[in-house]
Amino acid sequence: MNDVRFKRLPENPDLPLPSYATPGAAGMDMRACLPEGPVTIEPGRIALIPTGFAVELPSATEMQIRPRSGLATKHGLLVPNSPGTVDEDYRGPIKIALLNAGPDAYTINHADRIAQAVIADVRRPRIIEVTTLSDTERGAGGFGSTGIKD
Ligand SMILES: O=c1ccn([C@H]2C[C@H](O)[C@@H](COP(=O)(O)OP(=O)(O)OP(=O)(O)O)O2)c(=O)[nH]1
Ligand SMILES: [Mg+2]
Repeated sequence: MNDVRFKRLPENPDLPLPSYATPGAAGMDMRACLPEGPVTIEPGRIALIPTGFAVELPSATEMQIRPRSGLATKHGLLVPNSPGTVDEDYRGPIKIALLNAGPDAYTINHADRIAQAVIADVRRPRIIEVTTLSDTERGAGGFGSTGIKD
């Protein structure tokens, strides 16, 4: 089963299926399902916006919810848990958390394309405890240990 199966929820009689804006798009755009009217997110606040769909993902995949670059750069509209993780066994309503990190209130209207969803492969390795790890050139260096210029 390779398909992504969307189930339309009762509060969503009208929204088109999430879709790829261009043939090569990595993410399908997800729309806000706000039949009761627009939602305004004040600066610094988070809103949980319904999409009006539940989903069944192919096995060993996840759906990553990511911000849209235009909304992020023009309005500071971020996905605070980005990339949001929709598990393959989740059957509830897909929701999108949006953080207004911009200086102005931002209003989301019904059917606005507010985020994008990328389907990604998931690995589930065995989880084991060990007492030693292999040596590497990096070792324990991290958090800027290799510098910035050259
Ligand atoms: O942006 C998101 C992120 C998550 N979910 C749904 C699907 C996902 O499978 C479930 C749980 O997400 P996650 O594991 O990130 O949240 P949690 O805080 O760990 O909750 P849980 O204890 O239910 O796993 O919530 C969404 O609808 N949108
Ligand atoms: Mg979880």
